[in-house]
Amino acid sequence: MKINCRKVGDECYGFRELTLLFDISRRLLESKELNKDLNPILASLVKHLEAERSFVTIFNRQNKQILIKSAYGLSESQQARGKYNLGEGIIGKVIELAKPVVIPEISKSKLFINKTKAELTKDGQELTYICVPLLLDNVVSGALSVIRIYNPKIESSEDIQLLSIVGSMIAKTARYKQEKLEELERLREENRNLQSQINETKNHNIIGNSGKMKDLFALVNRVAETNSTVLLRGESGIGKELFAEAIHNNSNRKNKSLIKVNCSALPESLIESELFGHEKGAFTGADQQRKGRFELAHGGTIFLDEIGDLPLPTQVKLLRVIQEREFERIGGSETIKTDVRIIAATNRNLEEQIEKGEYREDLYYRINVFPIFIPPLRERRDDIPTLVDHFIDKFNKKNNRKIKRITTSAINMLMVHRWPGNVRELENVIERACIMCKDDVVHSYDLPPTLQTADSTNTGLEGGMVPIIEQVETQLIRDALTTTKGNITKAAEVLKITERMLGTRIKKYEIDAWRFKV
Ligand SMILES: Nc1ncnc2c1ncn2[C@@H]1O[C@H](COP(=O)(O)OP(=O)(O)OP(=O)(O)O)[C@@H](O)[C@H]1O
Repeated sequence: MKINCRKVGDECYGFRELTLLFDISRRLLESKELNKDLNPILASLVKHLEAERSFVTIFNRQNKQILIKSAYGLSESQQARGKYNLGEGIIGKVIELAKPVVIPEISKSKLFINKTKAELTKDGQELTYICVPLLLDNVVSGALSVIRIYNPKIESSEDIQLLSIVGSMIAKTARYKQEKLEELERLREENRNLQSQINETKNHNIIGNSGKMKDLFALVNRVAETNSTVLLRGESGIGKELFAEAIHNNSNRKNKSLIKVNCSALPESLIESELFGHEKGAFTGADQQRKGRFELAHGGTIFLDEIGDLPLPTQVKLLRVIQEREFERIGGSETIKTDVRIIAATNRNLEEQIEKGEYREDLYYRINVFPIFIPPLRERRDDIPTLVDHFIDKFNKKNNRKIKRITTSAINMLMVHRWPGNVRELENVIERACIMCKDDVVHSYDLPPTLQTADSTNTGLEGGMVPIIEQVETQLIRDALTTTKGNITKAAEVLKITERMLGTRIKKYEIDAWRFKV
């Protein structure tokens, strides 16, 4: 390639500068950490200009201080001394006036205050100081300085021009990096906020990703921030207690107590004393004053589980607490005020109980302010696999095991079961399976016999025993092939049958063993 150029001595003026600028712009573009990457840039600038040293100073607008950010040819202590105020010395002036300055012979200049305490001459030769502002959109962010041996033949305007270009390139990269950093910080902050919002709404241990559960989580979040009485309804074992905890933990009462009372577990004679407390001598055996659960829950939440089981006389007293937020201890005359949020739960049909005269209608309306119906597990089977993983995890931790997964056939059995005991029953089934499981996989045969019945698996006996055995055999072979990734020899070992026997069955049940190779 032929280059037309103005000759300066043996060299073509402009070509070397272009090469330098190209090199600097490449380094700046590739720079990941400008602080570190400035040093080689300054080094190549020093080399190109046959200079002694070069450094970049940055102006901090908040404290109006100018500091050396990066340097080539200055020791660490010299760099550390390089601190300037706006208008102080040459650097302070360049930054203040946004104009370049050249001092041909620094040892003779009064302006050059030599804060770094570097040499003012080199081997008896005078040094020239060139300082240009780092300028972008008329804003000065710092200065670029170069110190070279004085040469009266060199036009300072050419140095200034070159350094100004380098300076604006550095300023542009610094601004870009700063903007990216600020953007990153903004995104981080946003992420932190979103994360804390997620954590806030996830402040519970309820597992479930079915649409029904997601709707319930939204309801929980809504009602949690209020003081409204909540009535949790649904069959036994569906996690009503977990929901009560979630509401409390997401409310502004979370730092106060959540007091739980199981109304059905207490004998009728004790329930009132349990709820409202008693004075000393209130009844035989009351040899001390005792605070009731409502008093203990002051400022927090009371969870009245099985509220449908409350005897009628207690229902009247409870009605008063709900209405007035006040009560008296048994045997006492002092009225105690309580600031408590009530969450009640029941698996009973309260409406039917009202019809039968077993439940007070006025109390029903008082507790039925915000009812939440939790559907039974059989109506949200999508949650089963996640719940199973959660419980395997739980029992792995509890029993110090390392069970990794559950086979498809076992999951299939869990998916078709009716789950009359809901999640509590599933939890128990998985706990048992984890105990039965001999390796790191839960198999269908680890599940309890109740799940293997025709009823639960929907496998009636219409076709007789043989098709059921064949179905089970097929599933066991599939499981073994999944575990061994389609390796028939290993699968036979797992099943404790010969390879020939396995081969015959694979053929009989038309199982494509190659499909299991991954
Ligand atoms: N969605 C769920 N995620 C995780 N664990 C759950 C879930 N639902 C229920 N459980 C677990 O199932 C068991 C029973 O739950 P819980 O005691 O809350 O049910 P309940 O509806 O209050 O039952 P009951 O009406 O018999 O008091 C608990 O061990 C609970 O941790």
